[in-house]
Amino acid sequence: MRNIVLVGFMGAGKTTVGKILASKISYKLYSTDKLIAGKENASIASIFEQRGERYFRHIEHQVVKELASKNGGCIIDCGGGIVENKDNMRILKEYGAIVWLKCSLQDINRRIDGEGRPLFQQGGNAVKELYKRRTHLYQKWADYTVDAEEGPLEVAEQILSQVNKG
Ligand SMILES: Nc1ncnc2c1ncn2[C@@H]1O[C@H](COP(=O)(O)OP(=O)(O)OP(=O)(O)O)[C@@H](O)[C@H]1O
Ligand SMILES: O=C(O)C1=C[C@@H](O)[C@@H](O)[C@H](O)C1
Ligand SMILES: [Mg+2]
Repeated sequence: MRNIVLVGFMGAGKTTVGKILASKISYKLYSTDKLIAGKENASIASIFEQRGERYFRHIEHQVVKELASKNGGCIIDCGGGIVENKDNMRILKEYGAIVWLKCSLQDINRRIDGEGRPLFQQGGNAVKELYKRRTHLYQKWADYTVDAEEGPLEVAEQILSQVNKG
């Protein structure tokens, strides 16, 4: 009973689908963003604003290390930038199936406006560049890839069917 680790770009639906999965199967749900916010007693946006991205990544890595003790039976909803640190991915992959929720930037733009997501509010080509660079990383680490442009229920079904096939 490996963990199910959800990765993908901001707005791909990891948090939404994580909740659906948790209600479908008796796995415990952890969200790295929620754990970070709880640890710091602050919103993600204010951590970025007050302490900067470097500090945020440091806390994110602490949270991943703490999750290393969860060696099965959990759904882990990751922040979009979890792949920025390869040690995060090594830890998560040890006990988990990495599932990439793959979604076009066009769909993501339709879904979110960046509120509460500081890196999505950058101007110019920054988001496009980030998306391009991260796509390679998600692809590299994924054990399974699902089409996250379908509705959340369908995405959850795809994940269960792929993971159960092995
Ligand atoms: N499959 C889907 N189809 C349509 N809309 C969706 C889908 N999944 C999520 N959404 C909507 O897109 C928005 C972002 O979803 P969500 O917060 O789950 O993304 P996320 O991957 O967790 O993002 P982040 O990396 O920033 O935490 C929400 O408004 C949600 O309702
Ligand atoms: O893609 C990212 O780097 C981020 C995604 C969010 O889930 C949060 O973890 C934060 O806004 C950073
Ligand atoms: Mg999320």
